[in-house]
Amino acid sequence: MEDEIHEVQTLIFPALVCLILFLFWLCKLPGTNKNLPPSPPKLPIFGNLHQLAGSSSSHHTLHSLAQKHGPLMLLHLGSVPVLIVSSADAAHEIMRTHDLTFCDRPKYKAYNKLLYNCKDVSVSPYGEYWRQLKSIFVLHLLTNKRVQSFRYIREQETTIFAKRIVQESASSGGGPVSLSQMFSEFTYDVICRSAFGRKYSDSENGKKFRKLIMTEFVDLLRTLSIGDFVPWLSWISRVNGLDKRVDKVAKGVDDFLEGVIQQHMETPPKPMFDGENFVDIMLQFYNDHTSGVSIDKDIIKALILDVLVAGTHSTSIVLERVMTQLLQHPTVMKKIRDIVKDKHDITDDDLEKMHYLKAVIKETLRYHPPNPLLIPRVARRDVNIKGYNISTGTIVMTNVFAICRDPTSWDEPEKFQPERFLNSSIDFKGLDFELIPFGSGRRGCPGIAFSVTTIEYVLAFLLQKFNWKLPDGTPGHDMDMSETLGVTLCRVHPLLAVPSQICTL
Ligand code: HEM
Repeated sequence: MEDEIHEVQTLIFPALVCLILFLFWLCKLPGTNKNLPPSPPKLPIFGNLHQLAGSSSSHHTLHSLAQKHGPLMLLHLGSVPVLIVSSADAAHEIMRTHDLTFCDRPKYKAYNKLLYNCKDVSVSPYGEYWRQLKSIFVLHLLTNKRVQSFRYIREQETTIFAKRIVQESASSGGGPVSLSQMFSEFTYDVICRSAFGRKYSDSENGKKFRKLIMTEFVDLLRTLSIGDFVPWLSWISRVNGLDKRVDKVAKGVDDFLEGVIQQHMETPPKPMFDGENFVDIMLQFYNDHTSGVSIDKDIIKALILDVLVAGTHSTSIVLERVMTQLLQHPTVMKKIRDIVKDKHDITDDDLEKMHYLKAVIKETLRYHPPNPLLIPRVARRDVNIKGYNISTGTIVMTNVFAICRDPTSWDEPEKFQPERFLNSSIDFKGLDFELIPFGSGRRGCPGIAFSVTTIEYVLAFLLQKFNWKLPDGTPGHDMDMSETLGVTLCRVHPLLAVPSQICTL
């Protein structure tokens, strides 16, 4: 008997030592001994994918989760750690204090096909290539001086837009017009003329292309492919047809862009306003190998896509959202109309003084940020944020929607109140982290001046020339506000409104 006890003891002892060593080794495994941000429960293999994938309101889901787990919350999309940032203070840490650490973008498989191996500005990796491209982009298209030089285009296109409103309303016997559709066409035309020196909406091909970009292309950019997060399941995108859709859309886009470039190569560049247009300038870099900037055709195409996708879609969504708010708040609409009604021509100086219009636009960007999760970033190195260890490769999503509804930053955040901005210095240019619809820091949006100038002008014009109401006197609170999240957030049902012309165009 004693022998048996002794035998058991000799077995238990090494087993215990092994167990202790194993636990010790486990603690040493990367990630297990770290002070990580709080996380909600996750599923095996998929992690928290179900909380983000395919949902049109992931920003709402993430907002609720953050209320439980805090402004820095760690999710797992499959095996990839994703940090969700939900307060102004935490966003400041990421995009100001540690901007250099978080200035990369995630690389998703679909981007390689849709965005020419990430050769564009918005998703290319941080580094010399991105720096060079972004400065060319800004210098030749988006500086304040360039934006001012496009004034003539904004004015012409706004008048054409207003004439279309009159025609379409007349053809339906004074009925409603689809503002969503018209805003999208208007911004497409303004951007194409400013960047490419011509409109593409006049041809059937150009119309098809706009539709392809605004719907399918944008939709694919936001579709999470499971293989990006659980690599051994990447075959699913082949089976469910996602890969085929990406190939088809990428080909459709490339065919059109090849035509655009050919057209520019065959037609001698026409100087416009105070210089050539953006595509012609890109072609000069392409042809001139001594300039020190090496630009190939794919880069030009990728940049055109940045202009169209980043520029057109977001700008038209903001216009749609402002008009939605004005139709829901007729007293706010009247206040703007009282300001614009006596102006003869609306000049840049007039716009500069229209503080209430600016407040309405800011409040709309706060209330409905068009990119509620911004564009994701990636940590380039291990870093400690507010006591939490964040490892290299962690994706960062900033929930601007949650930040803009945070009661510690905003009084009555659920109310649409433009007046809150009248005596406030808070702006959306990336310095006030409670309002960052355009992001901030190195990867912040370079198109703020371009889009805001366009938005201000067209709104002032449309409110000067027309009275607007909802179809059949629908009260504002009955409007269908369902939204769908692409790269930006847009309405599921187009915005319809009835115009009545109040002065000549
Ligand atoms: C209301 C209109 C717009 C909104 C709400 C918007 C919003 C944004 C946001 C949230 C980002 C990501 C910022 C970050 O990561 O910190 C971004 C990036 C970008 N936007 Fe905009 N944008 C708008 C208009 C434009 C326009 C008109 C253009 C150009 C014609 C443009 C070009 C870009 C580019 C190229 C980037 C990528 C910058 C980089 O990664 O370095 N955007 N935009």
